[in-house]
Formats: sequence, structure tokens, C-alpha cells
Amino acid sequence: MSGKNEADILRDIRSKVKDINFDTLEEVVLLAVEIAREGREGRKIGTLFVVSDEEETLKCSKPLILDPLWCHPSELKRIQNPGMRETLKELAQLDGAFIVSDDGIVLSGCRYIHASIEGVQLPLGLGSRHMAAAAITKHTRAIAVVVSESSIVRIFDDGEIIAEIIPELWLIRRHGLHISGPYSARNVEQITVASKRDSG
Ligand SMILES: Nc1ncnc2c1ncn2[C@@H]1O[C@H](COP(=O)(O)OP(=O)(O)OP(=O)(O)O)[C@@H](O)[C@H]1O
Repeated sequence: MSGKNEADILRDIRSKVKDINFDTLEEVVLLAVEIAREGREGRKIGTLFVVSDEEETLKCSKPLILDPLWCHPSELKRIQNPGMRETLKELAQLDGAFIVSDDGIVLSGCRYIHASIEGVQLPLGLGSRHMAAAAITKHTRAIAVVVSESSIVRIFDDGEIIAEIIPELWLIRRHGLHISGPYSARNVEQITVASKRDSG
């Protein structure tokens, strides 16, 4: 997955998901990648977005604190809205999940997912955030997007991981580089270095 470019990855995800507004899912994935890459105030952060089938996902979750998104006008809570994106980056530091409607309104934040884990088979080593993502997608028609504190974005459908994104590589391609001509990218520790290839 990491060897592909952004358009390939999005096309790949699109081919695997059904019955979802893909524009909304795409916005959530782009935001998740930004959060994974940027963190907040120098710290890595993780979070969880549950997208679509909002009636069921609200039933399978409950607020951990007074909901910070409650009562604000829907127009302000559109996932594409720059003010909303910044708000979500800030709120992502808190525990719990965001519920996003199929048409792209972030309905609720800081929610604990209590969907059953029955029938969920995850690779060992992933923690409770990933388990919650797998469980809610197993028992509803939603898609979940996890930002792991280890900076990887994982997308879940029907209880399984359907895509993994390593933001470092994605963002290099997304923002483009200013080097002209062919370049090579090399990973050293956590830094990706892109350098111009010799013409010869
Ligand atoms: N059932 C749940 N519903 C919503 N959020 C949850 C749930 N369980 C855990 N979380 C969130 O996930 C956070 C991290 O938990 P944990 O470290 O076990 O998950 P993880 O899958 O290992 O994620 P990461 O890779 O980010 O560490 C918790 O602090 C909490 O905010």
C-alpha cells in the first residue's frame, strides 16, 4: 500500500467499500492522514472516526463527556469546513470516537464505542481503539478510520482492516516537492529524505 500514490490508495479504498458517500469518506481519510502526520503541539495523537450509518453508530456508542459538538449548526459541522477540521484536530486529543454522518456532518465527539466484539478477528498487537473500529464496522454498515498513535491510519469495514496508510509517504506525494526532475525518497529513522537523482 505504501508504494502507491494517493489517487491509487483512494481508488483502492473506493473499490472495497459499498453503500457509503465516498466524498465524505475521502475527506475523513485526508483529515486522518493530517492528524497522524502533524500530531498536536509536538505530541503524537490517535483518534477514531466512524463514518455513515449514523443512526446505528449513535446507538452503539455513548458520550464520555458532555458532547462538545452538541447543538452547533450542522453547516458549521461539515467535515470540509476548515474551522471544523481545526476543531476536530483539537478534539482528537480527547478520548473516544467521532461519529460522522453519511453526508459529512460530524454529529458527535468523544464517544465510547460499545459494539460487541463477537466475531471480530484482529491481528494480535492492536489495542482497544482498533478493536472498537473493528467491532462497530462488524455490526453496522459504517466504515471506521483509525489514526493510531504510532502514526498509521487504518481503515476498517465489516470488522476487518481494508487499508493502511503510512502518512509520511502519502504526504510527500500530496504536497508535491519542489525538486524538478526524477527524485528518490529514502527513509532514515522517522525522516523521509527526497533527493534529486543524478541525470547520468
Ligand atoms: N471502545 C472505545 N471507543 C472509543 N474510543 C476508544 C475505545 N477504546 C479505546 N478508545 C480510545 O483509544 C485510546 C487508546 O487505546 P489503546 O492504546 O488501547 O488503543 P490502540 O488500538 O492501541 O490505539 P493506538 O495505536 O493509537 O495506541 C483510548 O485512550 C481511547 O481514547
